[in-house]
This record gives sequence, C-alpha cells and structure tokens, in this order.
Amino acid sequence: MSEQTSNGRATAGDDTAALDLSKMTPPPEQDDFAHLRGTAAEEDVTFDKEERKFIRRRSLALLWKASAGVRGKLLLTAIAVIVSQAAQAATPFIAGGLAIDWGLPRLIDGDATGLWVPAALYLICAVTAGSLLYWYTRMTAEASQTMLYTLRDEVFRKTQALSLDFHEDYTSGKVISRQTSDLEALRELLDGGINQLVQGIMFMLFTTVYIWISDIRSGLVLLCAVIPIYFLGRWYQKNAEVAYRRTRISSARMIVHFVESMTGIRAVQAYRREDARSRQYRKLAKIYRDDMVRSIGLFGVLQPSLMLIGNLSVAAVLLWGGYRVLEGDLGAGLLLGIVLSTKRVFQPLDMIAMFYNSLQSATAALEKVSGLLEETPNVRQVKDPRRLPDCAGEIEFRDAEFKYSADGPVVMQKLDLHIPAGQTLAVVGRTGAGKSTLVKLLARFYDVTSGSLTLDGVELRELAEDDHHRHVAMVTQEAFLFSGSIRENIALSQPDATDDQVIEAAKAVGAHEFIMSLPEGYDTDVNKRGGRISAGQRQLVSFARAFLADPAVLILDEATSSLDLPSEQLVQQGLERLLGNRTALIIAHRLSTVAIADRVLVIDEGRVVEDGSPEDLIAAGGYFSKLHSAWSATMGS
Ligand SMILES: Nc1ncnc2c1ncn2[C@@H]1O[C@H](COP(=O)(O)OP(=O)(O)OP(=O)(O)O)[C@@H](O)[C@H]1O
Repeated sequence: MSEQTSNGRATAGDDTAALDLSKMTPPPEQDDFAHLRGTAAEEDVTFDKEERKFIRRRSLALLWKASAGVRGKLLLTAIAVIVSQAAQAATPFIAGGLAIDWGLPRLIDGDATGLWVPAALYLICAVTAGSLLYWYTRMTAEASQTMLYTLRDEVFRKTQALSLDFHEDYTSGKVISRQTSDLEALRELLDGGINQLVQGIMFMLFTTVYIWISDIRSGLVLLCAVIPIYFLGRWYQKNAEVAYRRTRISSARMIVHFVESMTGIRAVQAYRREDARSRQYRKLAKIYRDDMVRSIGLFGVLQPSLMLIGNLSVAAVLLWGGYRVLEGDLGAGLLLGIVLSTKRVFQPLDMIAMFYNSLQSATAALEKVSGLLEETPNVRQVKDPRRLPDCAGEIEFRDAEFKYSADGPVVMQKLDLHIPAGQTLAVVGRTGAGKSTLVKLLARFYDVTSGSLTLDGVELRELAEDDHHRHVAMVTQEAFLFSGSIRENIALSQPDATDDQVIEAAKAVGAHEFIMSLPEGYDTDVNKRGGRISAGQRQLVSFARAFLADPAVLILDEATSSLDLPSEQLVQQGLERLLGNRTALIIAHRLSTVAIADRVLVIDEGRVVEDGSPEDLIAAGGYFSKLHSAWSATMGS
C-alpha cells in the first residue's frame, strides 16, 4: 500500500531492530508478568518485589543491548578512570608522608633526593591523572552519545512500526514524552553520571586503601562511617524510586496535554477553550512541580547528611591522630596526609549522591522507554509472505468478522463481499456504522478477527508488505502534507519519480494549474508563507500522489463539507481522473461521488443492509434512496 496509509509496520523478520525487547517476550500463557508487559503498567507507581525485579531486568536488558557497539570503549574508559584516580589519590601522601616525613629531613641534611623524588612522583601522578581525565571524558561522551543515538533511533522506529490500534490508545503526546524528556533523563545519567560514579568510587577506594596502608587505626574510623552511609543510601533508594516514577508519569501527562492543545489548536480557539486548557495545563504542571520538589527534597536530605557524616569522620581522625602525634605514635606529616585524605575521601560522596539522583530519574525513564520497546505491533508480516507482482484489484471478504479488541463488541458482522477488479464502490451509512472500519481492514491497519480478506485471491495477512503497499493506496480525508516542496509531496509514494512523471500526475488529476500559480511552482514549500494551500488543493496534491503510485486498488475517505462548490467541482474532476479503471472503495459523502460509482454499499451496525447500483437502490426506496433524496435536496436539485 502506498505511503498514505503506511505506518511502516515492523516485519517478523526485521533484523534491524536490535533493541526490540518484544522479541524476548514469552508466549502469554507462560508469562508471569503479562500484566507488566509493554506499556500496560505505565501509570503504576508501586510494585511488589518480583515485579520490581522484572522491570529492572527489562531496563538493564535495554541498556545492555544499547551498549552493544561501545562496550570495548566503556571498558577502556573504566580502566583509564581507575588509573587516573589512583594517581590522583596518591598526591596527598606524596605531599604529606613522603615529602614531609621522608623528604624534609634529607633536605635539611643537604640531600637533594629529598626534594626531587617527591617532586618527580607528584608530577608523574598529576600528569597521568590529568591526561587520562581528558581522554576518558571524550571516550565517555562518545560512548554515551552513541547509546543515546541508538535508543532515539529505536524509539522512533518502534513507534512508527506499532499498529494503529496502539497509537489510538497511547497518543502522540506520550510518544513525544518518551522520545524527549525520558531520553533526556537518560542523557544526563550517561553523559556525566557514570563517569562521575566510577571516578568517585575509585577515588574513595584508593584513598581509603592509602589511609589503611598508612595508618590502620584511622582506617577503622573510616569504616565506622560506612554504617550510617549504607542505611542512608537504602532509605534514599526506596523513596526516590517511587518519587521519580511519579515525576515521569506527571511529566508525560503534562506533555500529552500540551501536544493535544497544540495539535488541536483550531478546535481550542474555535470553541474558546484557551482558558480552560490553560487552567488544566497549570494544574498538571503544578502536579509535576510538586512531584519534582518531593524527589529533590529527598536529595536535599541525602546530600547534607552525607556531608555531616564526612565532617564528623574528619573530626574524629584529627582528634585521635592529634593525641597520637602528641604521644609520638604518629608522624605530623603523615597525620596531615591522613586528614587531607579523610577530608577528600568524602568529597566524591557529593558526586555519587548526584549520580544516584540522576540514576533514579533515569531508571524511571528507562522503565518507560523499555516498556515501549517491548510493545509488539498487532499487524505483522508473516515469515514467508506471498508475492503478488501484478494485481488486477479483485477484493473478497469471506465470512469476515472484526472486533477492535478481544473483549470489545463485534464492529463488523460476518461479511461476504466480492468487489470485482475495476469496480467503483461507494460505501455509505450513518455515522458509526462501520464504513471506516471496512476500509481500514483493506488498508491493513488491522487484520480481520475471523474469516478471510483477499486481494486477487491472496489472503491479505499472507501478502508481502511491499506488494500490499504497491497495490493498495489510501487517500485520507486530511490529505496530510509533509514539510517540503509540492514536488516532494507528490513524489512521496515514488521517490525515484522524474520531474516529468510528477508533472504528468499533477496534470492528470487537474492539480497542475494551481501548482503553477504558486510562487515557486512545484518547488513551493508547503509550510512556508505563500505555500499555504486550501483544503481542496491539498486533496488534489494527494490525488496526484496516489496517481503517481498507480495502485490497483484505491481507498478514499472522502472529504466532507470542508470544500466550497468550485473546489468540490475541481476535486470531483480530479477524482474521476484518478479513479480511471482501478478498483475503488470510496466512503462517500457527496451526491456527485455516488453518481460516478458502479455500486453502492449501505452499511448499518456493521452489516451490509443494501447493495446494488445507485439506480437500483434509489428505485428500491430504502436507506440509500432516502439519503439520495436528502442530498439532492441540499444540492437544490
Ligand atoms: N479504534 C477503535 N477502537 C474501538 N472501537 C472503535 C474504534 N474505531 C471505531 N470504533 C467503533 O467501531 C464502530 C464503527 O466505527 P467506524 O469508524 O467504522 O464508523 P464510520 O461508519 O466510519 O463512522 P463515521 O461516518 O462517523 O466516520 C463504531 O461503533 C466505533 O465506535
């Protein structure tokens, strides 16, 4: 099917989807966590132990997969961080223990080694730490940006691939929130966080080791500090996990509301809903603000508490060490080194706490992103699809039934319908009758729930996706135009089309004249001033697009009253030229369209209630006959 209906669905054998977590999902009957799969539990805030484990595993699996191309780099970075931090942690001991206790007496005796040995060692450590810092900062940036690129790409690919039913529930606002604010939270973690963490831990580790080697009793003081730090960490983790999950949910709700208000700006302004929408937005923004304040508040407790523990430890080391210096048990230089190190050993805690903070935020974001990537499209291509190189356009529904969801109502009752190749079929019926559902099945936005639907005798769900794309095109009511020139918009279905082919298609549907009257003709940008075109002109561009695609079957969701009479006539002529001798299904809202149809199908409550030529149905005096009279009356005929 041509682009206009294409939702780029994923195929079963799609290997480019390296991060597609749905491939790891067991069949539902063997799945203990079916209720957490995909985006199902996205709005939940608390989980039991097993559920949390499952969600964490899924998030880590995603990170692991996203790191596939950069694991070597990450390992090298880790080694560089370790060496650099070891060098940096050694400097207070070179300045203290080595320079003062060992070097100074020698220097006083006139021995220059007392000066240059500590100086050279200090220089080596400083240069090593500095140059490695430069190198691993770059490496981390490269690795983290590569991972984010992979994730961004995958979120885009996945959301495009998911079937229409998913998007009808999930809304574009949520997708935008996943793609922007969630990935941004991850960026913060990957960009600086991990680096800081390894750096901090290593620095603390080496400094602690140096302190232990230099003086075991001061080391013991440090060990005591670990106990309150451990409990503080546990407390923070438990509370921050829930708090940050809440912020992801409230942030997504805020973005959804924003996107809806902006995409529906015409309706908002037409119905004067600006104030109401603003009020609602303010309410959601306030919830988000409060959630953020709560999570930052937790961090506000963590950070000063860590600082307090650090300062108390320094005081204890200084006090105890000072007494021992007085007793001649400890060198003054060494005490200086130990105190300096003890003070420094707690410095990275600040950084680690920050990391922990961004980790909690990123974990909550990762949970959502990994859930999205675990979703499976309902409409998929089978493993060995059937090919249909040439298509006449014969369509057959046999015993076909359809429900939008397993527990929902039957929207299309057992349908038997044969549409011979080349026939123009107008589908009419009251609102909610099931007209769009019928054509959506043919466009394969959904698969029939039972029975069969074939194109030239080939079951649609077995048909190769590209063949379906080529043979079936849908022109939607909205006639969506993408940013770019008119030429690009027409050539959307056939990017390799020559300029002559594009012009020929435009001429065929009667769009050439108005295009030539635009400031830059076919090169006019549809989103720029002067490039803005009317609803009828949009329809003509989309007809030209469909004409160029040259499908065997054309589906048309006809525009309703948005057209004035001259535009309607223009569009009508374009439509007739577009139809040619293709098979066409038109959801008809106009008398003129019904007049050119070979056959009319009246649908009511998911059933075909009338089926025949327009003349026969008018003569029969049923629903169509009444509709026809009503339409004729409004046309003044
Ligand atoms: N995505 C969906 N999920 C669940 N039910 C749906 C969905 N889309 C449509 N329906 C239901 O299916 C029925 C048929 O809808 P459909 O859109 O096919 O009607 P229609 O004849 O095209 O109406 P209209 O002329 O107003 O566009 C309606 O009862 C509608 O509520």
